[in-house]
Amino acid sequence: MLNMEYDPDYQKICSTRTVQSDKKGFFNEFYLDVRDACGDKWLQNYFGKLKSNAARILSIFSDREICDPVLGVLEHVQPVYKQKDVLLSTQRRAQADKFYLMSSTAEVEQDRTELLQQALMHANLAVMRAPAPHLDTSVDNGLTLAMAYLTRANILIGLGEGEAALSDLKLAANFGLESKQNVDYYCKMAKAYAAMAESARAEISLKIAEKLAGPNTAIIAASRKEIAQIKPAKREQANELAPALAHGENPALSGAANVVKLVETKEKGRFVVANEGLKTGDVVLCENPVAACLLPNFFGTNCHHCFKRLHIPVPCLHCSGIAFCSAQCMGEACETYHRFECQFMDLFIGSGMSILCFVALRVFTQAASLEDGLTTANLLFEHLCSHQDVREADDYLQRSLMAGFLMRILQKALYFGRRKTEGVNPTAVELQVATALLGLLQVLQYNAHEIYHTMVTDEHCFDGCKVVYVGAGLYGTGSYFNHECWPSVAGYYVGKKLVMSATKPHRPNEIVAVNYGPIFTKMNLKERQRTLRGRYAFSCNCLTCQENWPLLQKIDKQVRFWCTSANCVNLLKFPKDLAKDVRCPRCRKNVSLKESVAKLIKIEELYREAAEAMQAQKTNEAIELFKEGIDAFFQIAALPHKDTLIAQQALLKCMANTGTTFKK
Ligand SMILES: C[S@@+](CC[C@H](N)C(=O)[O-])C[C@H]1O[C@@H](n2cnc3c(N)ncnc32)[C@H](O)[C@@H]1O
Repeated sequence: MLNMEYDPDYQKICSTRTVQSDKKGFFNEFYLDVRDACGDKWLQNYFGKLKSNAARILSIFSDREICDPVLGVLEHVQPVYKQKDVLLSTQRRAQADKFYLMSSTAEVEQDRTELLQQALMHANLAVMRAPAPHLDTSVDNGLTLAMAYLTRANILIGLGEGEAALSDLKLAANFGLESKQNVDYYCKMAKAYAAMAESARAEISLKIAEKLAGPNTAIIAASRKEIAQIKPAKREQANELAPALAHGENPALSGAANVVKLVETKEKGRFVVANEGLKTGDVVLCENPVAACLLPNFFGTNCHHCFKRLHIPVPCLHCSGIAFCSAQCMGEACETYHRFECQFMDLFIGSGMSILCFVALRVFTQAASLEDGLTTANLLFEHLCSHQDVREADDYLQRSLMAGFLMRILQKALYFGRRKTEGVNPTAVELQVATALLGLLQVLQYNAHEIYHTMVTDEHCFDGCKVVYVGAGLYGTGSYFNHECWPSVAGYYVGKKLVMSATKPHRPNEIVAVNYGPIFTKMNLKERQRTLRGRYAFSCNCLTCQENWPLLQKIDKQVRFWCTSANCVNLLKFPKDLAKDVRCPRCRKNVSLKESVAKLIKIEELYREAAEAMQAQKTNEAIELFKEGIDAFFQIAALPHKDTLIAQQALLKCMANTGTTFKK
């Protein structure tokens, strides 16, 4: 039995971090005040002994030892968000126009592009800060947003970004710009199409403009001249496509491939294992999140909805704190979850609540109805692990208060419809939602995934690339993967879709394991055990831990080969003298390892070729070579083997490179 490395203080710190920050935000103060008010005795002897989430939620809202400070603080929950600013928008638009004009007189192409980029920066801000149409008719007749989009469309045409320009032109029309009789509008459409290299469409738009212009032919002639000079920008195509599952989807395990199945043991709970024929590189999971949220640090750089890097931001109509990559993402978010979250975005950040709390809230805000939200949340609590056995009274109090706070935000966002009173006192259905939120907060602690993308440099897609955490999500089937200190799959993301691909061949019923963070190549056994116990409430008993593999830098070149006699599964040390046979202590046969050594030399050669393909940025070629080498290695030998471990790590890098990448 491995040492459990139980450290209750560390466990408490880990647990708290999944709810809130103790350094930033007002939530910590709220929790400490309530804790002071209710006292340790009540907390341990009464609240800590409550048996259900419903009882805990009812308690914080109605028990006299606690309800006053709770209601007193929650009463003050108010919208806090980055509002629109019409004057700032018009100022930025004027700046954008100025730089755009300057660009038209620049003689050097590079200067022109730089000026247009400056213009674009101002136009982006003009778009972000412009209020919804007709909110403030004292400026631009209430059409500030439409005009900001129009200005930006012009700049984008100048930059050869036809598709983005066309989208902005459509948005300008959607938000009130008169377009039907507008010669200038159709001329701009023609230019946008020209920038997309769609000459037939450009010509149609020009013909409409010509008709509308009548005798005023000068404007058409000028547009034709301009169109002749437009150079469509070469946009790098994002090639990130979700890959196909190996042998199709498992009907019993949504999002998972047919090469895996779910099993359960008393010690390890449910976990995913291999069916027959799971090879290196097989895609075992490709799953959309149940709910996922972007980290606030990326609100200005990534799409709030699909998480992809922003190129030309499209804002929400009501707040300026977040942005979308397209009108479509904006529509999908603003018609669902964002309409409830919009006015509270800065409150979330200011509270210091963790991203997991945000994900819990999203389960409700994105649901088609309150009932759907409740059903999803309750099912998740029922089905996913939440370690109620290790929770302390304190932890329950903190999570119950957070659930109350989130429910209060939903109240204020009119999620439950218009209320008769301004007071906090929850109705029966509001109590149910707070209870379900408390369940989600417990489940998320052990099941949420960090979502990461790969940042690459301008020069090379591997050299200097970096993993960047952009958000967190909860995945239904992804939650069933257990941890091992050396994983057998690589996880990466396409947008917010979780993909897992095997980094080794698996025998039938062999665990398909992910790594929760503590990895043996960098962290010793004791540290790993402490972290896993503290953060995930279990003691790891994987082979890496049982055999106490050394850190990567300390692994020597030696490798253990499988005994080559039929049906014997025993590992033999690297022979001292290759000319001599080795006696296998298990099957008691004398076997020669000469062929295995020869194969290993070929495998090392494959790894070298794969590394060269990576250097040449031929990702798919590198993946194929690594797959062949790793599959061959596991037929003759077992880990730890330094070069194979490095090859598996490199394979992960290659696979992540087929997911979402971005340049700084
Ligand atoms: C994301 S869940 C994985 C699915 C989980 N086994 C279940 O039945 O729901 C994480 C939890 O699984 C358990 N777990 C994960 N890896 C484990 C392992 N190697 N050995 C024992 N338990 C493990 C721990 O209880 C951990 O908190």
